[in-house]
Amino acid sequence: MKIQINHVTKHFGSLTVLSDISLEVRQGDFLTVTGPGGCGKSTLLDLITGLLVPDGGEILIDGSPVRGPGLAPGVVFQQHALFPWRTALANVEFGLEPRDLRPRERAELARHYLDLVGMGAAGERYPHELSGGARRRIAIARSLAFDPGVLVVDEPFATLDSRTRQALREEMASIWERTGLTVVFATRSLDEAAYLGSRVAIMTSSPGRVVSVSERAVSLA
Ligand SMILES: Nc1ncnc2c1ncn2[C@@H]1O[C@H](COP(=O)(O)OP(=O)(O)OP(=O)(O)O)[C@@H](O)[C@H]1O
Repeated sequence: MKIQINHVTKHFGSLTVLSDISLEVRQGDFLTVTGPGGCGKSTLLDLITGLLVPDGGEILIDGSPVRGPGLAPGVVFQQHALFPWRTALANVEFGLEPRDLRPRERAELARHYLDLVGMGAAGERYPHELSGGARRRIAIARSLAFDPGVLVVDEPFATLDSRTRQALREEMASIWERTGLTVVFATRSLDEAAYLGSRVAIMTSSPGRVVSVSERAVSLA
């Protein structure tokens, strides 16, 4: 799935939050968007997912304009909170519910996604029995189960301790390498953006603009 952001502008009242943003996300990109707090990263992500509507310009997904408000088809917004009353496996199965699968197929596929994030042994556990890092992995597995054309992730690791954060960064990089998923990932941390991104978009604030987009020269492998 490919996204074209063409001259997008967004205002909140008299505040211009995003000014003339143009950016492309190509199939298989891991695009990280970084910049200081308040520069408009979350707003940009909300425009891509269709949760907000731009005041100027347009966003095309595979050539079709995003017509918010409402999640654009194929776009999955990474949600971190698990359903506390469901086991890890049943949380991942939630992502498979839109598909017409038999219960057994659904459970098998959910196990596959749990394996993919290294949580194959935790299927019968409930969220309160798991660490913060384990819960994040299961939430990622649930997003992958939706089979996203683009996975949109907003500042996912900010509240975690540094060891867990590094482990999840490595996990995220490895999932991307193994699946070829298209990802748009916002983070305030330039280090995180540079570590994860196959392309890194750097923003400045007041108003939010993209000042540079760079490609990573060397692959993670
Ligand atoms: N619904 C809203 N109404 C009014 N102003 C808003 C709204 N949402 C965001 N803003 C303002 O828009 C600007 C950009 O916010 P946004 O959350 O997109 O930035 P950000 O780069 O994601 O910040 P952070 O890194 O702190 O999450 C900020 O000044 C914020 O206060």
